Amino acid sequence: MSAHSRHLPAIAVESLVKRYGAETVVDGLNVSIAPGETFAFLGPNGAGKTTTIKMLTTLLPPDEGRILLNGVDLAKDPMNARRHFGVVFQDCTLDKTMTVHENLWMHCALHRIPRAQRRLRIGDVLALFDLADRRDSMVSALSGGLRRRVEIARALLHHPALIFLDEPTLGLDPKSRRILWAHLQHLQKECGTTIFLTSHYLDEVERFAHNVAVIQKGRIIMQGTVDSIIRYAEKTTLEDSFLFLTSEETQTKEDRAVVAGA
Ligand SMILES: Nc1ncnc2c1ncn2[C@@H]1O[C@H](COP(=O)(O)OP(=O)(O)OP(=O)(O)O)[C@@H](O)[C@H]1O
Repeated sequence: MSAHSRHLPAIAVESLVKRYGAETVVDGLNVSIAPGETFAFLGPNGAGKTTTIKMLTTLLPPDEGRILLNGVDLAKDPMNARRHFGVVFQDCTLDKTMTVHENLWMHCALHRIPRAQRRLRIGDVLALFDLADRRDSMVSALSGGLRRRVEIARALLHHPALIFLDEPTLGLDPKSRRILWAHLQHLQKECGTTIFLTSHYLDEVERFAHNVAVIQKGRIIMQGTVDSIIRYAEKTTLEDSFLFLTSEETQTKEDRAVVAGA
């Protein structure tokens, strides 16, 4: 990493807009995320989270605005930008008719990782997510929690500096959620990976995220550290703060975007 890139945000989003017909579903988003941060993007159903992640991962072109990943402009150089991130969507995209190892091998091939490096890289991600003993299991035989770990491990094979996780713990039982978070924390400690996630489980966001943005109807209504948001809302938990900030009453009283102090 060059001295220059150390100072760049991992993600910089400037005035991002997406419209579907007459409806503006992402409406002037500005976000800056530091390298190595866990950033949670929160909002009620339909607020625009998945649409934003799709734009950040080159799956959907924005109507306006700019996205820079590690300083690379997505619109100008999408191929280069794709090398910087991994992404895991809500629905499982592993091939259930293949083993864990076969899925990972196929991903290496798709990413043109040289054959000589594949064994090592697969071994590394399996170890990182404590999956070595599942190497030859069929994906169809794995629990939901294990599948999610395999999906995240797969997204890391090309060594991205940042990873997008759309509701990574959705549908997992409390123990599997705890284990997944332990692995994400381990990943961040070992590799300094930036994590951008969405989640409706605000207790775990409160515990693990460094910074949070709350989006409603396509606009960020609050961003800051977890503590600063709780303090601003004068509540005791992030969930209570979220419910307060996104309530109809608060929104009609405070028709403005707020940045909570750090
Ligand atoms: N392909 C599409 N065509 C038209 N409208 C769409 C399309 N995709 C999403 N929308 C609309 O855009 C808005 C934002 O949707 P999005 O899926 O980004 O929300 P979300 O915050 O991810 O919600 P959830 O928490 O339910 O996953 C919604 O009103 C949705 O109906």
